[in-house]
Amino acid sequence: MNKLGYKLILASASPRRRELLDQIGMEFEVMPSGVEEKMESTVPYEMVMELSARKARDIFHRLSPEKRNGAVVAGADTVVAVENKILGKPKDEKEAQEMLSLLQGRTHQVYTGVTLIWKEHAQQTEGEEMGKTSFYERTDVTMYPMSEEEICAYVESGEPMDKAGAYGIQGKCAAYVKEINGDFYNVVGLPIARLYQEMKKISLVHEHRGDMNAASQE
Ligand SMILES: Cc1cn([C@H]2C[C@H](O)[C@@H](COP(=O)(O)OP(=O)(O)OP(=O)(O)O)O2)c(=O)[nH]c1=O
Repeated sequence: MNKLGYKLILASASPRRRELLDQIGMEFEVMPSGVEEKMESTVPYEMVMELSARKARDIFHRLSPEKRNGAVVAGADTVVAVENKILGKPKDEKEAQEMLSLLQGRTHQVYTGVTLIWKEHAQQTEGEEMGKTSFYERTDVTMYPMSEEEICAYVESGEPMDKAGAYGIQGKCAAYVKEINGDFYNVVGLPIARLYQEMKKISLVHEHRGDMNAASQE
């Protein structure tokens, strides 16, 4: 149990997301979701909120009824938007090179959507509306120019392959980041400060319900 008064379950395989929750001292469990990341929407913030909700819902519904009590499931999704294109993780090294050629020397946006899902009422039955909050954060990132050779060397390092936009601002690509406007951690994969503020609100709801339960026993 963490200091928020509930179990946090991170529905993500991303090591960065685990590291960011560790960084703020959060206790949590990891249960990666394998949901398909295909999306109809072409609006980046809608896309990341919907995909984060799919991941969170997938894990929430896989939990046993007992495990759901007092648990909050968090899902997240990050995309890079540049020149009206939405970039997820590159499918191969060629695509990674194409993405980096698009991003170098320009400003792009990084959107991370987060969804938190929990069981709203102790007596809630299957299918009843769950407690849910979804939000996104946007960070503008401006990159210095990168030569063909620099792009090839960076792709050969392997770092781009599991990252949206084929780069890791927290890694070697820091050498090419000229300026950012917004939350740095949002680029890495979780807007950790906004997430913590949203998680605190949920613990307030739980405390309030505790008061009501206490009142009803009088
Ligand atoms: C832009 C950027 C992305 N990333 C990473 C964060 C995410 O792990 C990944 C975005 O892909 P996502 O599909 O959001 O996440 P994921 O597939 O890694 O994990 P899961 O779906 O299980 O939650 O890109 C960085 O590490 N640094 C960066 O600078």
